[in-house]
Amino acid sequence: MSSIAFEQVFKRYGEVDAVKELNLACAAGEMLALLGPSGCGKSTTLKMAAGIESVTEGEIFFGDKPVSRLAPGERNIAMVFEDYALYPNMTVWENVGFPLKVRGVAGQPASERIGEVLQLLGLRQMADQKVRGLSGGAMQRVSIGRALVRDPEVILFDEPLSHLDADQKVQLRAEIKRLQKLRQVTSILVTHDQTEAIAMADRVAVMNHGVLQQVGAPQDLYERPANLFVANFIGEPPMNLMKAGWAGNRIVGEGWEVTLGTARRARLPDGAIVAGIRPEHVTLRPPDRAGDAKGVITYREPRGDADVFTVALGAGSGAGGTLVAEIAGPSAWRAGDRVSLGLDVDRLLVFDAVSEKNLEVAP
Ligand SMILES: Nc1ncnc2c1ncn2[C@@H]1O[C@H](COP(=O)(O)OP(=O)(O)OP(=O)(O)O)[C@@H](O)[C@H]1O
Repeated sequence: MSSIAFEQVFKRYGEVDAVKELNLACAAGEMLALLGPSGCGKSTTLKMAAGIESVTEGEIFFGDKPVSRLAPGERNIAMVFEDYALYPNMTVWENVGFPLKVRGVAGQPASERIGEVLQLLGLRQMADQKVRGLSGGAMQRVSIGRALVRDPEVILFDEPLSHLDADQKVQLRAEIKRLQKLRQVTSILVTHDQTEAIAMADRVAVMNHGVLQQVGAPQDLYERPANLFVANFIGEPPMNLMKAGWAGNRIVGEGWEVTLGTARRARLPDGAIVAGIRPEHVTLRPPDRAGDAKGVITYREPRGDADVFTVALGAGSGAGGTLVAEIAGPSAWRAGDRVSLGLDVDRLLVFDAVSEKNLEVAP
């Protein structure tokens, strides 16, 4: 299996910079997710790896080999598309075997290989069924089988689960991950769904406006987002992001403040900041207890295992902003309750208000 590397890659469509100065590597055997909102350049990046789109500038490597000028057929890749791209009138067996057929692999070697892949995907029983009429989940399994059948160097997944219902998504997510690990096939997954990226990928590359924002293990992105975009994009409910300033060792915002340890404060520059805190790192206490802020619950959203509260800061004076708190549920708090809020200062992130960078994450 080979690694994939994008080196100084640009893609322009006329005036539009779809991908800007991309430097990104996917290790051999790794699954890397490209995650970002619509229009961020993730599909264009995948298409350049596939050879469906040309590279405007820069180079893509599979292992040591530059591939930018190779046709898709010369790259030994397989693709799995969101709309499956199967032949509806052919059987499951014929669809999975199709890539072998076009390469002239026939007879027993082909049968053995197709049989093995069908077995791997739990498709043996359906081998003789026409693809038309299968469920979305089964169709996508067939297209994964078709991708695996000839042991490609790289599999590129383009939003593979977006047409499936919730149950099938969860099942197939686990299935793709199991097969990818079993086969150790280098894979890139394009998705706009963070749950999917986090569940399936070893590392996630977050893009916005054609620019790579951060790449790292899912936990890394969650705990140490490099900038405000990643902080806001990763996590549900989203991180609280609040404008603030310094007063000595204290960070002071609208209707809240926290005190940092001296050593940590000393490592941070002065200037306007944005503080970030995840809803699960905010606690609610009775209003007479000490806290980092006072407020009134304006909304309670029960989520089964947790309750999500929106709290207006400033105890109804209208002075503060709002904070979202996620409390293991079911909890006794209700809309209208006055509360004292605790912010876990060790989990609070500090971003530069101008550059929007996390001041404690190395660039
Ligand atoms: N063939 C094209 N011609 C002109 N502009 C294009 C073309 N393909 C993509 N773009 C533009 O390039 C930018 C990146 O598009 P891209 O499809 O890669 O984003 P994306 O993150 O995959 O979004 P989506 O999930 O909506 O497909 C967008 O501004 C898009 O409008």
